[in-house]
Amino acid sequence: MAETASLPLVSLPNKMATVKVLAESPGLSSIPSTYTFPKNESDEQSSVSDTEYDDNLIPVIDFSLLTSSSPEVRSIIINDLREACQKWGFFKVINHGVPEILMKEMMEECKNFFDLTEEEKGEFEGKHVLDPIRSGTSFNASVEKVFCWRDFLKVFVHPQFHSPTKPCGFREISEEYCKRTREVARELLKGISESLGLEASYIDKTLNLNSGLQLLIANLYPPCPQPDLAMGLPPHSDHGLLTLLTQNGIGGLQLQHNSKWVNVDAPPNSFLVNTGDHIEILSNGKYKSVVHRAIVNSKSTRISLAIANGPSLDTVVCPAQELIDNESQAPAYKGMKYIEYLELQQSNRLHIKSCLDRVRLGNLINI
Ligand SMILES: O=C(O)CCC(=O)C(=O)O
Ligand SMILES: [Fe+2]
Repeated sequence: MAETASLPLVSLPNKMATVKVLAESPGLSSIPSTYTFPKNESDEQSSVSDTEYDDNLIPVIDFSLLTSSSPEVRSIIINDLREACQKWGFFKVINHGVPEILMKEMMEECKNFFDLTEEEKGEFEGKHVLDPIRSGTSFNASVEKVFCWRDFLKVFVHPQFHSPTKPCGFREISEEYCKRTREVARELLKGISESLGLEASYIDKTLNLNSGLQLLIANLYPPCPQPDLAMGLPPHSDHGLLTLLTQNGIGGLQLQHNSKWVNVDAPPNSFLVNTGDHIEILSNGKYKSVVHRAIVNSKSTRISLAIANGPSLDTVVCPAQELIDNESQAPAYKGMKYIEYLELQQSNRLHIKSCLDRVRLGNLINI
């Protein structure tokens, strides 16, 4: 593990302290140099854009219209999805039908998890990136030179449901929450299939979503004394198809759009939805996965909850045949089993679209 000597260690030997422990150390007024992100890496030549102006332009999808029996209404909402995926790779979903109380309870359980003692969380440490329950800090501390100002819990919740045994309400609430968000994601993916000119069930069937991978990722970003130097999560795209994100009322998510960083606001009870690399691969690049990052602040603890929905792990995903003709639209990505892609992304440093670049045709790096 890289350079942990100057960081506080919890009572578990050789274990890197969580950011929560670090942030709570008395009198902390500056961050260890191992948390200082090089400016060029966090900025990527993008300036932060005017918040209100750009956030107002982010598409809002009224989910209730997606299930309308009127073909006219459906065609309007499919067009909205097409435009959102083409222009942004990101949209906000309202009227999705997941009960507000369930969303609140789920967020509360995430907070309760992070409030467990370090020893209790240590039980769920997880050694391998594909372990079904993994609690830890940064992204992948064993390969990183600079650590993220972030602690996390990652749980595989589908096709097999897993849950940490603590806190005591976590299992029941997360099982229901994941089931409901999976339904929303599958419905959105039907709309996205149609928006690509494919049958509504195309993605569902081709990528075997009955046994699709779903991951619950809870992120904790404690207050940081030097927020401009640190990074919650560096610029990256997500590996799956669609990620549904909520937060505890504290902002920090930024999207890269037209070479600018856009601060994202969340309407109450909405999901912030981003397209992942497997939408880009399947659509043969018609829809690009969106690059995003999480910044931190000096005042409030931020918790975000990302539910990542992907193909089934043993599916080889390649561009949809229907979107390829070998002359003008040659396949732009090579096929890869989703489990291999996931392992590749999670075992490396999180860095923009470096994983997707490995399957881009014409740009192949040996793997
Ligand atoms: O915390 C956020 O807003 C972003 C989280 C994220 O991008 C992720 O978990 O992949
Ligand atoms: Fe992400």
